Amino acid sequence: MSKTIVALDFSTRKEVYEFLLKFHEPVYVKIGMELTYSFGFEIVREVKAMGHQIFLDLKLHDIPNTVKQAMKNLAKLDVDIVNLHAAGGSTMMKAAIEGLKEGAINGKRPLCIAVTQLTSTSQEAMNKELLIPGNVQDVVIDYAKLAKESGLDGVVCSVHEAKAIHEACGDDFLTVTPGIRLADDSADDQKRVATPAYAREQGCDYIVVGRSITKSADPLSTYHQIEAIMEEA
Ligand SMILES: O=C(O)c1cc(=O)[nH]c(=O)n1[C@@H]1O[C@H](COP(=O)(O)O)[C@@H](O)[C@H]1O
Repeated sequence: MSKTIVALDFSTRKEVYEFLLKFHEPVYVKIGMELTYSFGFEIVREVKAMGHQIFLDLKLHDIPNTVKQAMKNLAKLDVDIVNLHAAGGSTMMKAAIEGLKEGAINGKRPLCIAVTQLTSTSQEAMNKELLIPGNVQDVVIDYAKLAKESGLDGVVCSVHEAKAIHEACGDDFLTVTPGIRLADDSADDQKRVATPAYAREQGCDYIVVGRSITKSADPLSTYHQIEAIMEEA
């Protein structure tokens, strides 16, 4: 099973299909706000019909009832993973799971994971702008515990917190880690970055990779290079 989720952050349908046609097997992809807000859920259905697994990344954060009803609708898309912001609190997260259960197709709901602190958030920004005191790792672990208590299946976090989250929440609690860069890549807007090799060492369940693959001169070979690193014993 693939441990690499490729972020399809493209602005046109043409780019999405040209990219996916390079692959000769189903891949795990992430469809986020950029594609959904351009093409609606049609793009989700189309990519699913091509046989790919889908993490639908819309990062819900609203009052519990709104999130519940929204999740009910997302479950009907029969995607594999959906997400929300843990900052919405435990009542919102519990409501999300209720909604997913109500909308589940054939009794199987999508996995639901909580964004703890975005990988583009630095320690300094968390303290000074978000006004959350303390160490970013401790805050992420506390959010992960809250997500687990609320019935979620895992979290989105940076590689640097994954090991401690597994220690606190158990190995079955998923750690999905963006902010992945190859050694020579620029960090761009990401702050808490790490290489695929370090992600494997830290026991991350999945890595989310966008630009390192999609902007590579040879995306297919970069994908296989990253997958090979993730599969190493
Ligand atoms: O939920 C996410 O997927 C996510 C959470 C987070 O904390 N950081 C983060 O980068 N992401 C997403 O992961 C992808 C990372 O893209 P690259 O920085 O290009 O590899 C983007 O689609 C982000 O929206």
